[in-house]
Amino acid sequence: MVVLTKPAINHFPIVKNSFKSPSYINDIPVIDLSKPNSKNLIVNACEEFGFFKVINHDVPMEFISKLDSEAVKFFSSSLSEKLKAGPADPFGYGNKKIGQNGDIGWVEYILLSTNSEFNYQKFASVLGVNPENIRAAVNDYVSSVKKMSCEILEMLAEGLKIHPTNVFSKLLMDEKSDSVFRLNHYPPCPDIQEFNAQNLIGFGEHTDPQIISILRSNNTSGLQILLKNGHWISVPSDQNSFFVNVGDSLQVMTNGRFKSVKHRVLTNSVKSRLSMIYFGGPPLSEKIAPLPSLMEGKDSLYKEFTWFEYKKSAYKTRLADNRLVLFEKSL
Ligand SMILES: C=C1C[C@]23C[C@@]1(O)CC[C@H]2[C@@]12CC[C@H](O)[C@@](C)(C(=O)O1)[C@H]2[C@@H]3C(=O)O
Ligand SMILES: O=C(O)CCC(=O)C(=O)O
Ligand SMILES: [Fe+2]
Repeated sequence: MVVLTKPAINHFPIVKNSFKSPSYINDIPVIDLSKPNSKNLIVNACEEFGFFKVINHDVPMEFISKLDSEAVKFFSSSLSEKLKAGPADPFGYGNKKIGQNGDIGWVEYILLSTNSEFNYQKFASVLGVNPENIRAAVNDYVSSVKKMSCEILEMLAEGLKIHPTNVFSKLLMDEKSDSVFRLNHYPPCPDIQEFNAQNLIGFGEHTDPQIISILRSNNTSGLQILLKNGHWISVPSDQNSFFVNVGDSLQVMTNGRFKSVKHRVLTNSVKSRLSMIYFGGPPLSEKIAPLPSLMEGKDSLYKEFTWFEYKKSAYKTRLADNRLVLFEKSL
């Protein structure tokens, strides 16, 4: 008989010497979507941080709370029940194992494709009584967050003086858009102190491959972003706001003017963190290349590739790898 003991947290990655990193938490740009001058601030934030916080959005609170409670219900069910919705290959329920290439973190999650019904077959047995509840909650939330992402991308295009302003948003609106939705649950890890590992990794450092990622979490912090100066800063949690990441594809489409932001999540010893992320991606056949109007007479920094080619290559990499380097031109 196999006896399951306490998980061996000393097998998990930790962050060393993070006390040396200053936390310039007040520097994170905050974009008020109701203000007319936001488009220029968004451009600045994408250039400087590849990251910003969004307030005064119009995603209904009702959709957020409904998904929150469905997610809590799911993650509170027994491990044997949850495992029935796994493995994450890449879609499905995953526990501690992230991706297919050996990464681990103190996290459990559900990964879903936003345009495929097949997702839910895996979950039907677990969500048993009524899988429709979580399906409806995800659909309402994702539609609303996708709409906000498109508004942000159109403001961004305006700020960059690109016409038409739907150059980015049309890729998310396409019915073949290859977008992903993720619910992450980081259980508290009380044993952290015992192992003298104050900074256990929940989700290791990485960039997101898509165009844009829109993250919302409960009021437990843990998210950190890497600044241009090489310092990690903690992002204070705010359950009423959204956080936006520039992804690798947007870095390429702006010919490197925007940088996809490196980020990670550290585990809390007392509180659990719940996060929900929409990763807005283009259709698989879409060419990912710098927009001509952003070239300013310069050459593209990147080789030609489609989203399918990039994704195929990205899914062979480890979380912390620089996935774009394989697509950079040697100038
Ligand atoms: C280790 C990996 C997990 C990941 C696929 C990859 O091989 C490299 C990119 C990872 C990432 C990061 C952002 C998103 O969470 C994600 C769904 C994505 O599109 O790329 C994950 C992938 C995953 O968890 O499957
Ligand atoms: O859970 C979070 O807060 C961030 C997770 C993340 O970066 C990801 O899933 O790509
Ligand atoms: Fe991420």
